[in-house]
Amino acid sequence: MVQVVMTVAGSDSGGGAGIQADLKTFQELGVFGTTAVTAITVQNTKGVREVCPMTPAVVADQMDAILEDFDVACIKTGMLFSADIIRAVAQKLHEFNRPLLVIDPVMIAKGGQSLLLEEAITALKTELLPLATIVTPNIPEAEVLAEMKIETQEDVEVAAKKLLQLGVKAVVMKGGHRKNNENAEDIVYMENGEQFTVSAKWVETKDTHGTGCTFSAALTAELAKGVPLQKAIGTAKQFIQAAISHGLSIGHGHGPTNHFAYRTFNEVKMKEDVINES
Ligand SMILES: Nc1ncnc2c1ncn2[C@@H]1O[C@H](COP(=O)(O)OP(=O)(O)O)[C@@H](O)[C@H]1O
Ligand SMILES: Cc1ncc(COP(=O)(O)OP(=O)(O)O)c(N)n1
Repeated sequence: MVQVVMTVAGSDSGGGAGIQADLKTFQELGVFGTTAVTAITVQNTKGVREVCPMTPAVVADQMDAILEDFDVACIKTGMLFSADIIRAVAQKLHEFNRPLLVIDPVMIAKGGQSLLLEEAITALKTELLPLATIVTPNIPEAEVLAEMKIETQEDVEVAAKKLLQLGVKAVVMKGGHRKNNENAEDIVYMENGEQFTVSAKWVETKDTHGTGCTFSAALTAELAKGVPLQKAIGTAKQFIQAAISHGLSIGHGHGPTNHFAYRTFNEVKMKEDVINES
């Protein structure tokens, strides 16, 4: 039976990030995607021009409609925009018995535009993160959530531990914003103290719009299928590596990652050295 997943996220009219990236990724990985739209963004590869948030009630109603009808195996959140939307989402998760939850703590678009109001950070930390199966911050997002600067490998670990203290079960510290990250290494910290890395080859490209959304959507799809966490993260890494290395040079800014590359170019899929235990 096909597994149903839901993304609670913003719409990217340019199709490279947000719910559009999530749905394409879900489709590629064989799960049925549903949505609760938190905001419409007027956006293309050159940046975000306008953000039009939904009311918290409409976000909650969309979640109700889906969760009442389907047995949703895993939910992911992306752009949530405001504290009121975050509270509405948290309340629905409690009402519907807290399914598996992947939180991509989206804050700022590549072009620098804010996708999360500053007033929403406390709600994200106190109301939503404690419900997470896994959270997937990039380095700037981890700096905000952990309230510290991240420069060294030790800083990455200290920040991850601070996030685990909020009640998150696992943290993927994504490495897309780290300097000299030739192995595109992401480090995973688990609540039981275990840690491991997933790595690939760094790709020199400007076409990276939607990398974070795509990675977390792939992880959501794999968790929904019942794949254990470590293997699910490995597959998400293979999916994003294929999508970046076959990125689409369309538009005039940062082109989108290629969601059908994982299926099409299976040499990447065959790579087995993605997970490194430590
Ligand atoms: N140029 C790149 N080459 C290879 N992997 C990359 C590249 N940029 C980002 N990644 C990978 O893409 C995923 C998303 O990371 P990141 O770009 O940090 O997220 P975000 O889009 O949230 O800023 C991570 O697995 C990261 O290691
Ligand atoms: C609607 C919407 N949601 C999220 C993002 C940010 O996506 P991300 O995957 O982090 O990609 P980049 O912003 O780095 O391209 C977005 N832009 N729009």
